[in-house]
Amino acid sequence: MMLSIVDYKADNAAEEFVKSLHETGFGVLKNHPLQKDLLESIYNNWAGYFSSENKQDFHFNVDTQDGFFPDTVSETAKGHDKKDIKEYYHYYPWGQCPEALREEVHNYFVQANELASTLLDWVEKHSPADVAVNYKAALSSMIKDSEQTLLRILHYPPITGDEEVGAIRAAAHGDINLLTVLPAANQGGLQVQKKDGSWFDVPGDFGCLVVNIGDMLQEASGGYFPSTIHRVINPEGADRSKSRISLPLFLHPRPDVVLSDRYTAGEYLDERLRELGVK
Ligand SMILES: O=C(O)CCC(=O)C(=O)O
Ligand SMILES: [Fe+2]
Repeated sequence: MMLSIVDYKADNAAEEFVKSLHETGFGVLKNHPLQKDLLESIYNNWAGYFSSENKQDFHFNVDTQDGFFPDTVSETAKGHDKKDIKEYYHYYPWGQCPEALREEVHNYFVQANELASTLLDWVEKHSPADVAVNYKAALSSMIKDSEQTLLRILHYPPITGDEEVGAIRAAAHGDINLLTVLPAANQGGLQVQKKDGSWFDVPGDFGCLVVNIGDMLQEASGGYFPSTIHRVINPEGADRSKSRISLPLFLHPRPDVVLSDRYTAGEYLDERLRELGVK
């Protein structure tokens, strides 16, 4: 398994990127158009949010899933029995958000959605004909005007030693959605599982962009694009005392979008959220 870093501006970027998605479920981009200083500012401002007491004022709505998910309710990955060591905020443009943070996070949301649309066009263009024929609509059209796409601002607190034995920052899981756009975080720890079950570190300095296939695109492509299992491991040494912030954008189709002969996007999402215990 190889995970090379693709230059977004290179002539063969689309081809190389889609090849990586097919072979590994992941693609890493450098020289992409998302603004580094905007990301840095979001990381700083949300670190402030997570360390403030009033974060509880934005407690998530169970029905609509927007807002703050404290560590007491944050996910237990499918097939695991220990909660992840994390708390997070789900930002949707229509959802609750601290007003002082809304503008910049929305700005990022729009930029990242535009980029995702381009990347889905790349995926479509470089899908083999026998795979593309099964797409029920153009891939980029599936996320257009979707109210389900969500930006997750994740905070993994410092490791104190009081954590449940065996718990890690994010247990092994696949993402539910179509595609995930994930800027390299302010700390390492993200790992991808190889076919033989072993793990390797996702490369990328701050400024690189990690993109991965979710279960919905695996479903829509009949498995040609694999939704690869990944996890976030706990830091060692001096890094244990540091928070990690990351910012995955989960591209979700509108609920009425037909993914395959088996599922619409809405049916698929409901089933998975119930399994996660958050719905
Ligand atoms: O924090 C990360 O780097 C990855 C997070 C992740 O995989 C997720 O929230 O689904
Ligand atoms: Fe994930």
